[in-house]
Formats: sequence, structure tokens, C-alpha cells
Amino acid sequence: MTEQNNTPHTENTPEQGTSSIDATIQRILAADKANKSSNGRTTRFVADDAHLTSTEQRRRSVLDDRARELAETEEHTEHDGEQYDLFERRSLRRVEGLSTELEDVTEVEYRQLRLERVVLAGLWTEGTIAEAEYSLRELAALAETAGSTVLDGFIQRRSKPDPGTFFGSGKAVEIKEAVAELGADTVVVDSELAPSQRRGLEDIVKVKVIDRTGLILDIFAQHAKSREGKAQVELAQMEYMLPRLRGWGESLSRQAGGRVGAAGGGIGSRGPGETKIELDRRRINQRMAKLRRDIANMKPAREAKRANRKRNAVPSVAIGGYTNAGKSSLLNRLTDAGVLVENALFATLDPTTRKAVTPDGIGYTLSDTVGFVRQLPTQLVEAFRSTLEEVAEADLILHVVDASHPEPEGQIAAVRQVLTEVDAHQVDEIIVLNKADAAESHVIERIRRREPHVAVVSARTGEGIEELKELISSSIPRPSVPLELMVPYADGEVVSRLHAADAEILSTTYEEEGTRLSVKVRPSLAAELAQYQVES
Ligand SMILES: Nc1nc2c(ncn2[C@@H]2O[C@H](COP(=O)(O)OP(=O)(O)OP(=O)(O)O)[C@@H](O)[C@H]2O)c(=O)[nH]1
Ligand SMILES: [Mg+2]
Repeated sequence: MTEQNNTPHTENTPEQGTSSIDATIQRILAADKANKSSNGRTTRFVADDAHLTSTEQRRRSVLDDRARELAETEEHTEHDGEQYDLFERRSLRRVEGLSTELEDVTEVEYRQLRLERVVLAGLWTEGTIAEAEYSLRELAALAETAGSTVLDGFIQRRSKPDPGTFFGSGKAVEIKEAVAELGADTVVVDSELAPSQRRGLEDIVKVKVIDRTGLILDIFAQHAKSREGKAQVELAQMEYMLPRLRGWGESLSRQAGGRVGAAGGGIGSRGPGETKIELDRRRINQRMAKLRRDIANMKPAREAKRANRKRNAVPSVAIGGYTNAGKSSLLNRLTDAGVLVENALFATLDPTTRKAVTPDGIGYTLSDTVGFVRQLPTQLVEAFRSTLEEVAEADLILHVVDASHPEPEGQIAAVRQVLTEVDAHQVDEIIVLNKADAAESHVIERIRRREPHVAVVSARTGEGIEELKELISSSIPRPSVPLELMVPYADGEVVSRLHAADAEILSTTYEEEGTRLSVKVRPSLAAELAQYQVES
């Protein structure tokens, strides 16, 4: 990414907007303030901490677990959480405490914005308030992973997003107020925004607005290491950026240029600006075409490897699951792979494949994959399709679940949705409930009851790992050709090979002429062993 500043730069200084829009907002704000001081009150939003892991507690301390209501009146109580109508009217909850540095992914190579201090905002349209809070807390973790500091977070109860400003202009003004008060430079919204909604909201809050998709793309961009991974992320970013090209910074630059009327357009959005956007668009399209070609060219190498594994009939096991569930830790536990384990979201983007053996000596491959997350951007699923398809071709999926999460069901569902999108849903699956050392037993029991194939493990302590190995062993395709062999002692390496390779050794006896073995092997190996075959 280079900093080119082709588009007018957005500065986040409060005094910048001097247009009529700004004046209007100031007026609304002043009126709102007056309103508030007459009946405003702040309460703490208390949640049950007992089930949290240390990670979540740390995260919470950043959030300070405060969800305050901004537009609140005297008669409001916590029970209003269940009263939809009340929430409709005054429903902006606030959760404090976040900051970072974030590269503006929607501007890939066009502009780089540093985001240091962010405010989060999400809509609570369905489910429980607890679920809405998990989602916002996850957004906080994502923002921190991207390098931001989270200052505060808000949840608004609303049946559906406002088409113009997502939160509705009234609530947006409240967010603006919080942004100004906290000195935030960015608002991160916990959904994907339509380009017009992002613009509408940016118009009001007066700082940069990015959405969940943009944030996740940014993390992927920071973490991609392989050439293929980088190309895939860049392609996803461009796909995301293209329809939003008009958007970034436009609202503020439009004001700077003196906006005429409220109907859009006006000075600064036509003429050279328009030409520039067309140029950008063409450049991006060209670049995307090149990326697609590059990615397609990288595919054969991986396919060749895969074909090789298939030819040798080595069973493949894919580790999949929600981000931070402990997939890499499990791979390390099962194979000593030494893969990076990090308490960070999307630590792994490039799939790692390692050899592993079952306790009775059957070889298989084990691959770590990119983690999933709720609302994984479709652009990413598309761009990473070739990587994800590897999961679809596996013989078995170890679906790793963070059992220390109070409600892992939502994560399980999110993962399965992505698996379905890449046609991996018909592959055999073992639910691996990881982090058993930190999990609540009732959560484990609940999932055990729901799921047919469950293993409970702790990649950290090693608990349950042996049982998981047995389960993998009985779930992968086993060698199927029974052979009776007599191997002369002079050909000792054949016996060691049988031990090392993919054979099930049922019995071994040492006789005069050599070693007699009763084995089961894969068809390819059976052909090679024909010369040693004897009657049983
Ligand atoms: N308490 C506990 N923590 C664990 C366990 N397994 C993994 N962790 C922690 O969970 C965090 C994430 O582990 P990773 O193995 O990097 O998770 P991942 O699923 O590969 O994550 P991404 O690659 O980011 O999607 C790390 O801080 C691990 O130390 C476990 O069994 N118990
Ligand atoms: Mg990982």
C-alpha cells in the first residue's frame, strides 16, 4: 500500500465542517444537549462476569463493561431491555473504552488513514441483548487486533437499519457527540454498511466511519503472508472498495468545496472529481483482473500437491473453526508443527499442512486453515475460495470450538454457514470442544447433547488429546487391502517402511525365511508388495 492521497484528504478536526450541514448539526446538537440536561441520566449496564475467560476479562476491562444509555429518561430501568417499544425510542447503549491504528482498507493504495481512537456502534435487531453484546465485544477484539484503541461502544435497539444513516439521524447525532467528547477519530459499525449509509453517517458524525467488513479486511491485509494470501486479500479489498469509491471522504470534501443544496452533487463532486473516479475505477478493474489471473496461476501448484496426496491415498484431515478457537494450538498438539499461536483474531491466514500418524501408525495429513467469524465478508469467502475448498476435499473436518465461550453455538453456526458456502458441509465432522481447562461443564454438556461426534480437549493441557487421536484414527478412511506377507530378513527396509507408512499391521511373526506379516494397506502399496505376498 502506498500513500498517494489521490482523493481529498479527510481531516478529523471538529472545526473543519463549516458548511450549512455542519451548522444544522450544531443546531441539532445544541437542542439535543438542552433536552438531555433536563432529563438525562446515565446508568451502568451490568453483566454477569462469572463465565468469562481471562481473555474476555481482559477484553472487558478495556471495554470497562459499561454500556450506558445516552438517550435515557427518569423512568427507564434495566428491565426495559425486554420492552421493545421503550428501546425503540431511547435505545442507544454505550460501552466504553477502545483505541487503535488502522489502515483504511477501502482506500487500498489510494490513501492511508491512521485510526487511533475508535468508537464502536452496533444495532441490536434480533436475539438477546447478551448476543448483541458478544457481537460488539467481538468487534472490539477485531478493532484491537487491527491495532486500534477502543474508547467506547454503543448498541442501539432498532427493528431494522435506517436506510439513510443506519442508526437514524437522531442516534447518529448522539454518536457524534460521544465522538467529540472522547476525541475519537473513527466510528466502527458492527455490520456491513451500504455505501450511502456510510456516507450518511459520516456526514453526521464528522469522522471516518468504517464497517465490520472493512475492519476484517484490514486485519486480513495485515496478517497475510504468502503471495497467494496477499493476492487473495487484495482482491477482496478491491471488490469491497469498488462500489464505495465515491464514498470515502467525499462528505467532508464536499463541504470543504461548498456544497450546494441537499440533493447531492455540487461543487467538488463533478468535473475533475468524476474523471478521477472513473480513472480509479478503471485502474482497480485492471488490477483485479490481474489478481484473479495471478491467483488462478498459483492454484496449480497447490492442486498438484493435493493430487499427490490423493494418489497416495493419504487421508486428509482439515482443522476448521471460529477464529481464536485454538486451531493452531491443536495442530501443534497433534503434530508438533510449531505453528504460530496467538491470542489474536485471524493469526493464521495461510494454511499449513503437516503429517500426522494415528496411534496405530496410519499416516494422514492435518491442515490448519483460516479462522471464520460471524459475517465473514463475502468478498473474503470468494477470494479465499481456493483455500477453503481444500477443506471441502478433506476426508474429515475437525471443527474446533472455543468451549470457554459461554455460547459457542453461534460460532458453530457461523462456521457451518461458511462451510456450506464452499460445499464442505457434507464432509465428516468432529466437533472438538477445545479449552476444556477453561470451560464450564454445562456448556460442554449442552453441546454434547446436540452434536453426534464430539471430543472434549484442551490443546493447552493436553487433556483429551489421546482420545481425539483415537477418534481421528477411527474416522479416517482406513487401509482396506488385506495382505499376508513374507519378507526376507535381507529386505528389512520393507518392514520398516510398512511401519512408517500407511499400513495397519495386524500381526508380525519371525520365521526362518523372514518376517511374516498380516497387514492391511492401501491399494497403491498393495501393488508394490505383490512379490512378498504368500498364502495365509
Ligand atoms: N485456556 C486455553 N487456551 C487455549 C487453548 N487452546 C488455545 N488456547 C489459546 O487460545 C488462543 C488462540 O489460539 P490459536 O491456536 O492461535 O487459535 P486459532 O484458532 O489458530 O486462531 P486464528 O488462527 O487466529 O483463527 C491462544 O491464546 C491460545 O493460547 C486451551 O486448550 N485452553
Ligand atoms: Mg491459527
